[in-house]
Amino acid sequence: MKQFFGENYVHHGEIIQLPLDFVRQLCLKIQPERPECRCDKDMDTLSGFAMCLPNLTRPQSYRLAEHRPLLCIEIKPKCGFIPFSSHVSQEIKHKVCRYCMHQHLKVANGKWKRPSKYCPLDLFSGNKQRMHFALKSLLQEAQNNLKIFKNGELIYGCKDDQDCVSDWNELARHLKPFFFPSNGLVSGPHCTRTIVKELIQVITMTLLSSTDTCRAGDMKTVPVSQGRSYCEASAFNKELVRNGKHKLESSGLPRGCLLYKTLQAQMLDMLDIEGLYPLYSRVEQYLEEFPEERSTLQIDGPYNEAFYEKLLDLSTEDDGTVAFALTKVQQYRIAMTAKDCSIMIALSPCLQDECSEQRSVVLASKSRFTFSVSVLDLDLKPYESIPHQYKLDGEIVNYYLKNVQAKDDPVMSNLFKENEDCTLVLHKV
Ligand SMILES: O=P(O)(O)O[C@@H]1[C@@H](OP(=O)(O)O)[C@H](OP(=O)(O)O)[C@H](O)[C@H](OP(=O)(O)O)[C@H]1OP(=O)(O)O
Ligand SMILES: Nc1ncnc2c1ncn2[C@@H]1O[C@H](COP(=O)(O)OP(=O)(O)OP(=O)(O)O)[C@@H](O)[C@H]1O
Repeated sequence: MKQFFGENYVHHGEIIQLPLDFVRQLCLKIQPERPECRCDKDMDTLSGFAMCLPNLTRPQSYRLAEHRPLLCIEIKPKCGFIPFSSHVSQEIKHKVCRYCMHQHLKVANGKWKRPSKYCPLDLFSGNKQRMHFALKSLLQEAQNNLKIFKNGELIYGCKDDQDCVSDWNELARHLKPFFFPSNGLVSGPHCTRTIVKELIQVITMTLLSSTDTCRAGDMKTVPVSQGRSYCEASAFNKELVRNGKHKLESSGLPRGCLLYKTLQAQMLDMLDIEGLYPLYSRVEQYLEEFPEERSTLQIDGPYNEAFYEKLLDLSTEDDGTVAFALTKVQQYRIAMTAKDCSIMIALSPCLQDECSEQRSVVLASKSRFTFSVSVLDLDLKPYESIPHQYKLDGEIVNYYLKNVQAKDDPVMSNLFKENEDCTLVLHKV
């Protein structure tokens, strides 16, 4: 993933060996703490190996004194583009992004109590106003897309699905020493809003900062202009339309920033799951006939140079071969991973004379921070999850069409009310 996201943003960690008894005890200790929905996953307690990662709630790449106050914002931005593939069968997928559609299904399933106004297309737009709106929406309804840590401890966000902390006054109390270190007591809604605004401003600047280059930067990239640059369901977009403005600005992202790289990796999903699924089936069919080929095809790795080389072919012309199908499947797995990763923005206050040239520094109104931006949770999504993706995509879209779009459209709404198994009637015109 370093090839796509860049050396500085990715921390691959180290494989370390642990005593089996320690791992067993650890597993027992954390199990009751895990949210119920994640209990279907087990920790590997038998291999005796673990992955040791740096603590990404601390700024990386230079040493900080131990006592330094630390602030970290974790964002899981999700998919930042609307599918542009001609394989998409439902027009709605070209208008409303997957995150916004999925919100309705998640609320209906009880995963979250309320829908969020966050839309990934606003965050990935590179337009400051849209980014501010997206970040404010994340702060209003964090779900599993936003967490804030102070000195490594979670102070804002969801500990589990039921327990979401979203008290802005409490957040402002935590943040005040970072943003207004020598400025009286914080109180009142005005102060809270000022501090939250400062936070949003700093997050925006760090997200747009370019601190790395990567190999895939030389690769012919997917044009960011493909597809629509805004989502019709975004609350920001709806507000503009209400005010009679129809042109949504998308300033574009600086090429070196992590959001740009994340979006590029996400856009390796060029065919959409609808175009990809038949190719997955082609690979499956081949493997049924030649199961011994699984390792040669590098389905489960190794994810080495040869694997990376095969990912560089961005053509979408299907020549009917297994090789073509496999390349698209592997590119899709990279894209899926990039659609589900998290960005860690670590900040630590610094004084003016401490800010040497090697350090990345971001300025707030009354303070300055050294910072680093990293990406987390980059283990490649499994080949086996593709059928699940296909099924889920259908469920998300169908739920949206039936329960959200149909309600906005009175004709459709009555049709659904009258008959659950809807029949399409074609009239001569
Ligand atoms: O499919 P999605 O978009 O719901 O993403 C899943 C995430 O749900 P989210 O939408 O972010 O609330 C889901 O997040 P939660 O565990 O619900 O916080 C996982 O990250 C899941 O990945 P994996 O199967 O555990 O490797 C994610 O599944 P993948 O699609 O990445 O496999
Ligand atoms: N290196 C790190 N530094 C700081 N925090 C981390 C680090 N790695 C993980 N975390 C925290 O732990 C959370 C879960 O990590 P991650 O998403 O990698 O786990 P996972 O593999 O999805 O877990 P699961 O076992 O539930 O599948 C992250 O969202 C982040 O808040």
